[in-house]
Amino acid sequence: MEYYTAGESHGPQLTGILTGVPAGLKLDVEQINQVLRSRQAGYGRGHRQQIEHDQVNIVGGLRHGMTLGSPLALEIANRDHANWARIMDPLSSPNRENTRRKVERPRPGHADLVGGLKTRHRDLRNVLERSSARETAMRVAIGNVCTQLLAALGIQLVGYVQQIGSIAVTEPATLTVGQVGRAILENDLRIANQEQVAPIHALIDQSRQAGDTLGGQVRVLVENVPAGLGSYASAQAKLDAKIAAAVISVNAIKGVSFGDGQQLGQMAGSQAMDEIAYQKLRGYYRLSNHLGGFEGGMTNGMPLVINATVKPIPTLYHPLQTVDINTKQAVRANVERSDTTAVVPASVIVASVVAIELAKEITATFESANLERLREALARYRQEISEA
Ligand SMILES: Cc1cc2nc3c(=O)[nH]c(=O)nc-3n(C[C@H](O)[C@H](O)[C@H](O)COP(=O)(O)O)c2cc1C
Ligand SMILES: C=C(O[C@@H]1CC(C(=O)O)=C[C@@H](OP(=O)(O)O)[C@H]1O)C(=O)O
Repeated sequence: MEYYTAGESHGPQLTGILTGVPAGLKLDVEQINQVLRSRQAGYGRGHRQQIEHDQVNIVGGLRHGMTLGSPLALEIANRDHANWARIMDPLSSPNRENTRRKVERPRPGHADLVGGLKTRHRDLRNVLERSSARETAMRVAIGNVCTQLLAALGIQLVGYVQQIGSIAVTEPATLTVGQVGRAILENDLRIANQEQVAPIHALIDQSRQAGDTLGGQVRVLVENVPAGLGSYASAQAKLDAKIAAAVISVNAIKGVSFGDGQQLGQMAGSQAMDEIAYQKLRGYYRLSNHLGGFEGGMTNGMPLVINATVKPIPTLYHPLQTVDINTKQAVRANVERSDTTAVVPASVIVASVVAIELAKEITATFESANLERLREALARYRQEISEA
């Protein structure tokens, strides 16, 4: 399985190609659109999300709603392109508006400055259009195809928010995918504790009014993952490492950890390991899940617990100091219309890239040209390791 995305934030559309999806998966396109809506929603988003109504258009690899086993081709329109057509036309020559609206005051925290140095672009819009998190809409669509494949194999996952700015959400030590799924339906913060909605809204409002921004923490839970995905045998085959790379590739993600994460560094070994038990019906399992479902680069059969740190949005309405790339004078950074926080959409995006990595690993591990055959192979494997 492999995927690519293309498209600029204010260009005509985003385009995605996903190869390696088994033949015979009945795709629920409305579910893809629902997850696209979840990525757009979330308290703290800016005006752009009122313009966009993300909906996927599948133009290859699907017939009568069923995957063919051929590459899936996906499109999502950028409705905002209509407002940027003169600036972002893929073919016509630059016009007066392009000259007037060149980006030459790189924003700290963005790809603007270094992207321009690397590519020799003197209008930094040529960098920021692609480095924008707009691209993650397509990754979420591709991620939901993978989520539907995982669901067909009995594997469920959810992404949610655990912290925004200074407010950590108080929640039970262990939550299931089902419990989180129900809780996050009830608020626009994707948090599992409804009592903290009002204070977090107030914090976001305060930050927006101050021209500032917020980061936070998100978590992805995955259930019913078979033990033994990934490998201990070589660095490149370790599945926790592949997932960490995918999570870090999401815009604004600055940290990734598993299970109890950074706290593990302060715990005694006797508190941090997950003791092994066996029951005939259940097979091997653990008495706790401090390590978040990974040992030695492999899944161990416990739920996966993946944590990610989201940095605050870099564009500030009270802009930071930068340098004009022409005059080299100290100036205030360019201000692009912006979100106040992206922690809520980040929880959807991180879950999507985790789904992609798991689907890739499963299709690479088992015979996967056809969904039914993949299902049988996985069921045989689950049976074998439960009795071994
Ligand atoms: C869903 C989402 C929305 C974002 N919205 C904005 C935004 O409105 N303004 C902004 O400056 N950065 C925004 N970002 C963050 C930037 O895309 C990101 O910080 C930048 O591309 C640099 O990449 P890096 O933070 O991964 O180094 C957003 C990120 C995500 C995940
Ligand atoms: C477009 C999206 O997010 C954008 C991500 C983004 C950035 O710099 O990453 C900057 C903003 O772009 P704009 O200036 O067009 O409002 C966000 O709105 C999206 O998530 O769909």
